[in-house]
Amino acid sequence: MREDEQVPPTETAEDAMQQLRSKAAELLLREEWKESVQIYSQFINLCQEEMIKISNDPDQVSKLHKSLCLAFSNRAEARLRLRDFNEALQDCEQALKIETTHFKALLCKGKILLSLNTYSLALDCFKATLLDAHASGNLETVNGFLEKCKKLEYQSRTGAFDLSDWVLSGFRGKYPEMAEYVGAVQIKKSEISGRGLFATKNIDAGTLVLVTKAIAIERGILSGEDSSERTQLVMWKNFIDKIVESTSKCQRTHHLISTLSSGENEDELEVPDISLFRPESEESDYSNEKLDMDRILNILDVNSLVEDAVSAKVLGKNRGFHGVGLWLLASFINHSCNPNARRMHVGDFVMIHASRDVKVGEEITFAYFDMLSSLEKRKEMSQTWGFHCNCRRCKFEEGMSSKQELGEIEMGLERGIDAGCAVYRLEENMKRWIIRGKEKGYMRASIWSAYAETYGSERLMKRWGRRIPATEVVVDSVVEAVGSDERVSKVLMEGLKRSGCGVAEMERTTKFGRGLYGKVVKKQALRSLLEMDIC
Ligand SMILES: C[S@@+](CC[C@H](N)C(=O)[O-])C[C@H]1O[C@@H](n2cnc3c(N)ncnc32)[C@H](O)[C@@H]1O
Repeated sequence: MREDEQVPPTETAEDAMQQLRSKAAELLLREEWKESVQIYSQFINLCQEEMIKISNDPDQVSKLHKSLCLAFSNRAEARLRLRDFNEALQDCEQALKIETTHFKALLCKGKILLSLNTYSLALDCFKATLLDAHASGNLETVNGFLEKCKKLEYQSRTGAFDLSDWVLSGFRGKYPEMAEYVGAVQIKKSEISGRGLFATKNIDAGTLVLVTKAIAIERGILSGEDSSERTQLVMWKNFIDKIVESTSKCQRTHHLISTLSSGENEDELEVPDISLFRPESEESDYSNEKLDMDRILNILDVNSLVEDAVSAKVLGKNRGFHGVGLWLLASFINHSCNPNARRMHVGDFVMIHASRDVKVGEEITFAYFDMLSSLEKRKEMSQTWGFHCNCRRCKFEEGMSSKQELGEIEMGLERGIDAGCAVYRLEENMKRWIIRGKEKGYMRASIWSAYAETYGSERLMKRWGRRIPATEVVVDSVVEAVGSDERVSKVLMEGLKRSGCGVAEMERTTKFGRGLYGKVVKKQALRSLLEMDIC
């Protein structure tokens, strides 16, 4: 039904209201949310007009109040399904003004608050539904929501997430329920560029830094070159539409998006308070500056992330899909080629954990692109992101780039020289140049594929094995320098399979796995994830 289409005139207002009410309820049942909102709006207007006319008849007024209350609750439910959270919340408030313990209105308000990640407010709301007589017939539903709220409130307060059962079931069933969480971090000016996220406490490898849900996400399957380019364009357009819709529907989203960098004068941007991004944030007074389309496009260019990037991990159903999304707080994390954090995607959530131990005051960084590649390749990739990488590793490798031998090794690898030979030459040169500690790890990470090929090949190991360092030595130094990575884990696990796994090796893999997958899985699930990596 079109918005301007009116219900045919009826003999009395009561008949007209009856017709509108039945029609709206039918549309609600059929899950035609938009249409249902329109008809409920007509009903509510008519009902309010009638109330003025019959204000001296208390029985009639009370009857109309009841209908009005139900209509507000039902319109709220439809608006909730359309993700018009603010309007849905207003409808609930209107209903609750008429009847303070109205079951449907409270239940719907609880669901909206849950969608807005305000877990404790949602919990209070679901508890209040128990005061209404209708609760007894809906106890299972209410208890389900109460349990969910308690779990999410706990997760969001403590950061104690456990995905073990889901991982061990082979990612079967629905995604695990997850809350948003902000760990021991704050936003500050960064030496890398603009603003960044910084640790406010020492953070162990594997500890969560933040968990946040995408504002919008678009996924598709990419196949054949031509169609994948077209698919990506269509996906990008759909993604933009979703973001525009979210900003128009929610003042908070609009405001938070406007705090993100659009790539210009980053060092002059204001530093927002992290509390704005906390799930239970009670801020409601948003002075929304206008976000024109150009600004939105620039913000998305600078801040959107691809789920299936080499530097990220996707768990569960969305594996195999190409996904692009915007995660607000994660957008303050700068890139580094020797990062100390990793991102893992679970459904629409991104979970970011420390991939190495992080000291208080240190900036949290993750890799936007493949850190196991040469300086030249990384320069190309950072250019496509529109910046020149200022990280410590790039600065060190830039200093080394005058070494002719390095250029020869890289050129040799491009021309297909023996990977073992390249590894041997780099190791020998590093001895000559007296390269130590993390810097050794940086250089090894730059030609990681040659190390992986050598350690993975019986033939190459026969030839070079005794002249190059043992697998564990190289793996440890690379992880120490640039953090854990699945490809490094693969080499480690394959090596252990060949040589056998004692207690010390088990400990090493667990520590390594924590950096890779975080503490959100227990030991057994962690091992299962590590084993999946070698398949
Ligand atoms: C997602 S934002 C990161 C947060 C941003 N610094 C801010 O103030 O909002 C990405 C932008 O940060 C800057 N950036 C991130 N990592 C960088 C790096 N390693 N070197 C130089 N600039 C970087 C670039 O301008 C990039 O376009």
